[in-house]
Amino acid sequence: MSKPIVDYSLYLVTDSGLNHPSRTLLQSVEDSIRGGVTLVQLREKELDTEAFTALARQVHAVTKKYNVPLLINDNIDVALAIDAEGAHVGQDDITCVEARRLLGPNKILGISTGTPQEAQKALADGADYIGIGTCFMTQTKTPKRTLGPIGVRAILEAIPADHPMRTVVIGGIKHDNTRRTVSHSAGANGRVLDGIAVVTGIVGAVDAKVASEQLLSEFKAGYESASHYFKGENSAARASIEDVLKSFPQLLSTLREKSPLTHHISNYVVMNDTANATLALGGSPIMAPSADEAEDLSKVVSSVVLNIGTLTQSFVECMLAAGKHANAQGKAVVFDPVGAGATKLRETTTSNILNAMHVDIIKGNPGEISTIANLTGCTAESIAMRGVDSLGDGFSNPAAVVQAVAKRENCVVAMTGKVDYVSDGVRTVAINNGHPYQGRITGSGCMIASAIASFAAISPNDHFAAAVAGILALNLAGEHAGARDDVRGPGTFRAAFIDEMANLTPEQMLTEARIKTV
Ligand SMILES: Nc1ncnc2c1ncn2[C@@H]1O[C@H](COP(=O)(O)OP(=O)(O)OP(=O)(O)O)[C@@H](O)[C@H]1O
Ligand SMILES: Cc1ncsc1CCO
Repeated sequence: MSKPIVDYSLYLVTDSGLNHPSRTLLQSVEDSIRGGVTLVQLREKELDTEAFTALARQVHAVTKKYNVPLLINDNIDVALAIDAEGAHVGQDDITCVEARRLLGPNKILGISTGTPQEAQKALADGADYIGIGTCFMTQTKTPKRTLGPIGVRAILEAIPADHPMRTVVIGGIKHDNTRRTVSHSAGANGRVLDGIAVVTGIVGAVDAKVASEQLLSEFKAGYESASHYFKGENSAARASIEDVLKSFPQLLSTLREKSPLTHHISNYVVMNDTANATLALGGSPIMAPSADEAEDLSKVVSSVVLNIGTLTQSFVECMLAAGKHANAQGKAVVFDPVGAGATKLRETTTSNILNAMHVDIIKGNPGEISTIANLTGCTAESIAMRGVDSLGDGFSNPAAVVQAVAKRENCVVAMTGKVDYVSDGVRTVAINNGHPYQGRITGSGCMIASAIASFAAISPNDHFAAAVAGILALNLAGEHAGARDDVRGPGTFRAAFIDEMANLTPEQMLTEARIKTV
């Protein structure tokens, strides 16, 4: 018999230990197939060969009834004994080459991979697919590190786009992270995951059929979104930069009329200034650093700011919870990776945040954006940081960097400095407004993140417009404050800056903007 054609979309990996107590494993398998599972792997680490073979025969009877291929984990003898459609091996099991030799050319063979090197070896060793993981922390495995969508992406990019090798992601895949994992992990080579492999999310679910239906629909949505992105289809609906700039007076008026509420997880240094800046511009802040209220808040706020300025474990927990709930509620997430390159903890936290949620807008100085560029695999110069400040003159081609990171992360990137740059991967502008005193007080970048978040609430379908408007509004306030006679240094500037945010008129957003397309 020739090798079956496999649909990898929803791959169930069984585990008797995690099976929901209300039904047998066989029932879980059958329910899940009725819910859309396209491929099953029997993984039973605790059973001896005899018991494993007996169970495999029973499971095979079910999968055959629905024409769904069954793969056997690790034990090639069992796979051959029951004439399963194939097998899956781990890095520490029998080698891929040996497994292929034993199985012959017409069985499906998969191997677990956790690095680009392992993926490339799998290509040479005759595997049909790779299981990429561990993506997130799981109950079944406690890995030293998780890959997250960014790590999965690096592996997808190690496989030539036109190679027949198929790919699935495994490890902590649930209905609420599937869509983001699939769309976010898509490689720059155009490779999108062919499927998701799920254990607990199906066998441990109260209703395995419903869980499978949800997972399959989330996988399809993620796949669609990634594919559209590569075809450039998501650029079709973008307003022109000219139209965006023209919309600013109205955006500011609406912001003041609606006064959108923004959940801030900000740092100890700037907490008060960011709350006052939000109010002065016309928005409404709530500074709430406890993870326990993140879900409730996500239902009532219009946007969220995650600021890692003064990092503690409880801030991190709150940011992860707030981001996740904001994603679920469709509220904009603005990420301010303060001091991202300064320490290992800030770098790891930045990576964890980008992996754990979809960030809508990243706002940082050149040092912070360079750290993110390197974390996400964009080629960019490394910009040194001293503490929370970026050193030197920045990038030689800043517009190209913000554009590359925005494209890569499928979000808007705003990079501050003497000249500010904003890109959504397609539209990129340089903003030449602002006053040098903004660089001499602490938190002027953080206040910009707050302004962007208020505008994102007013402009939910165009976060590029929100980011440019937020930067422009505060830079104009900075110019007006810096020009005042009563401002004699950073201290008096700080108070005047807040005043001028409140005094800013919608018309000034049009007449005083020095913004050009780059
Ligand atoms: N020399 C300058 N001239 C004009 N505007 C400036 C100057 N320096 C900074 N700014 C403005 O200040 C804002 C904040 O930028 P900056 O890069 O200093 O933020 P940051 O380093 O993240 O700040 P913080 O960490 O203190 O919040 C930007 O909008 C920028 O336009
Ligand atoms: C100075 C400083 N240190 C941690 S956060 C912060 C304010 C800039 O965000």
